[in-house]
Amino acid sequence: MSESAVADAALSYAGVSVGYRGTPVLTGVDVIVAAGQRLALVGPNGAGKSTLIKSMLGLVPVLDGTATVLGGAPARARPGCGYVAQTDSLDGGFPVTAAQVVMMGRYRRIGWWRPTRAADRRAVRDALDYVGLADRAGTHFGALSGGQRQRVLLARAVAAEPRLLLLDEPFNGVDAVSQDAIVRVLHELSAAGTAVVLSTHDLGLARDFAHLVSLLNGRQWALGPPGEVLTAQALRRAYGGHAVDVGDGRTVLVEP
Ligand SMILES: Nc1ncnc2c1ncn2[C@@H]1O[C@H](COP(=O)(O)OP(=O)(O)OP(=O)(O)O)[C@@H](O)[C@H]1O
Repeated sequence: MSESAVADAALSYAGVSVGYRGTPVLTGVDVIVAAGQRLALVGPNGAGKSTLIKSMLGLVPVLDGTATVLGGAPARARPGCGYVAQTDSLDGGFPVTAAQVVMMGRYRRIGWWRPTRAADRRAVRDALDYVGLADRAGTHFGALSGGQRQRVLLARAVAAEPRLLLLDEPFNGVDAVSQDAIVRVLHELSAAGTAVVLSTHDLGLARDFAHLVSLLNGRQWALGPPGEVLTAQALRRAYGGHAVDVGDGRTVLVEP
């Protein structure tokens, strides 16, 4: 890929290692995600998926290689990124409504000390509408179901109008209807130019969802279109002896 394509990419990693306290947990990550592309990160427990996503926000250091996010260093790209964490620190007992949670996504744009404007309130309404929860705007966040909360957190990320959306296992505890609703939103966002990076254990979902799949386990074992990466041979190498969710509610054990 040309230098200008790399500069224009939402995400460009070349020979990247990431880890904690100077010790890598994931090495050899090479990936370029263009605007509007959808990348799925797959691999067994402890493969390094969450760590890689956190590195894209500058929350975990890049120990080796070159990482460029939205044209600059990862930490500097944070205002242009939306992030839905695997376990959100937002306390369900904290007295906020769904709309107030989504408004949090706007504060990075407007500054938390400034009053919200009509455009912000409209963006919040639109984002809740987008995830099919317009009628729950005034509902206490803690009174929503797990799947509805997940959709509110997605709406919070959407309200920030990110150029790069990062989702760490967004379908945990989410029913099939909510999952379909989220997938539909992600397709619409990427069609409008947002780059999407998603980690998942569901290989069927990765196959159907992604333009590109990165197969991880301590290092990047493969990168490419789903049909090229999600092969029995590649999975056997990367997963050796682990249970693999192949989608459609089926889990298989990949022998070493
Ligand atoms: N804060 C931390 N400090 C030190 N090591 C960590 C920390 N967080 C994660 N690790 C280690 O990094 C490795 C990768 O963990 P990570 O959470 O990125 O994997 P994952 O692919 O997201 O796993 P899962 O599918 O179980 O969520 C694991 O060995 C884990 O123990």
